[in-house]
Amino acid sequence: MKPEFSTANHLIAEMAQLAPLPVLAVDAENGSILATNILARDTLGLSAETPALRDLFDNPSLARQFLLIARNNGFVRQFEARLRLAAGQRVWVLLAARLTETTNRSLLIVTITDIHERRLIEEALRESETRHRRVLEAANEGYALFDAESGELLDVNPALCELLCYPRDELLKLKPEDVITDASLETLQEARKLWNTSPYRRFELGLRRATGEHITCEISLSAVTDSDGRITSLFALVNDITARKLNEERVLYLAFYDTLTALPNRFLFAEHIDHALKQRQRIGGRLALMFIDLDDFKRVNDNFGHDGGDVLLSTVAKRLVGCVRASDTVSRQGGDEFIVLLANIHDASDAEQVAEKILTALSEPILLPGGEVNINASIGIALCPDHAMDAPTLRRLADIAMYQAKFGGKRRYVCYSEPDDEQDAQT
Ligand SMILES: Nc1nc2c(ncn2[C@@H]2O[C@H](COP(=O)(O)OP(=O)(O)OP(=O)(O)O)[C@@H](O)[C@H]2O)c(=O)[nH]1
Repeated sequence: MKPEFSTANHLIAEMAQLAPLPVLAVDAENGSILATNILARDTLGLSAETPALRDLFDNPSLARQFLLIARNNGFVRQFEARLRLAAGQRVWVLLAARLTETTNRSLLIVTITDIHERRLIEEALRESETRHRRVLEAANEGYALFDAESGELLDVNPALCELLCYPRDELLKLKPEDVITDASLETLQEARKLWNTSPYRRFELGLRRATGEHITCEISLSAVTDSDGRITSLFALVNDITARKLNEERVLYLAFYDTLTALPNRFLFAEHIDHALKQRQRIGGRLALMFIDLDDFKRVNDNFGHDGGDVLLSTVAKRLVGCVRASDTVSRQGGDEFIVLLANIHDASDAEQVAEKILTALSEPILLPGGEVNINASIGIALCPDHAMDAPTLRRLADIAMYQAKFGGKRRYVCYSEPDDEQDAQT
């Protein structure tokens, strides 16, 4: 051996002592540990009783594998294994090795990097991911993960597949637009504009099932950010609220509409007249309130039964609607009483013309299950601003006029006039 070579060898051996990693010299054939640096001795707790690499490995068969790879390739770049320290502690490490030949044997120079903390964090992350996945797999709530930039679906859970009636692979091929109803596309665009700045939000969307059926869902959107805080993807929790919405609509309908005739009831009518009065105050003009009470309706019930009476009331409702403009309101106040609000008229004669029209429309025979019947009505008219400015007074005065029509012989209208005035009754 040249003197320079042995000096260099000596220097390298010294450097290995100073290296910030544990370094071992191992017999490549049998794995016995021939030399170590100080750090290896200290951190691995090596002693004379740890003569071979396999004694360090938690799983000795992995030690054999490691030696085999090193011998065959001449090096090992990264080999993850768990080592058993003298203190009994088990740590995850990354081994690297290089084969070197000396005169009488093949040596492996092995370095060891401690990756225990990183491994534990990775394992904890993996476990937490598995836990979350299991929760999402078992959840009744639909879940979708999608790319923040392209909107492409990245992941869905079985509940969402079931909700939208798609197999998972097919659903993952669709864009959000493919399952969102046309009416809800605007809501999606609005949400999209905001999700880079304030992604957490809750909103309702109409979704289309594979069967074509439309459902209403509540979406809770949250952002997934990368290490720079950039929003990379979004996840949506999807709840089917179709039944709840239908119920709410039904409750709302029952609160404001008459179920027999589908006309606005007295509560909705009160809102309509308030609105019309406010509008009149702003833009001027005149409006008329017509109180309509059917004549001798009780007889219809008596002769054709309550069901027959109901059919008649529905028919009357349709005929009344047919006599006015879309901007007017026809409402059923209860029993055989209806109120018509003419939102914008020039003078009393406009209201009188509509009253005539109603009397003519109602006088057409009505076919009931038990036979044909003729019905008439008495109508009282009050005008704003001529007779009153507020809804209760207008209603009261139209009611008075309607009773005048009844007492005047029925099947007529009366336009309200002050008590002293001559009554304007028409037959
Ligand atoms: N079929 C049916 N009848 C109803 C309903 N609500 C009230 N009624 C009946 O409507 C009738 C109303 O009669 P009234 O307005 O008091 O009297 P009328 O026979 O019309 O006589 P005049 O008003 O004096 O012309 C009563 O017999 C009520 O029982 C309903 O929803 N359906």
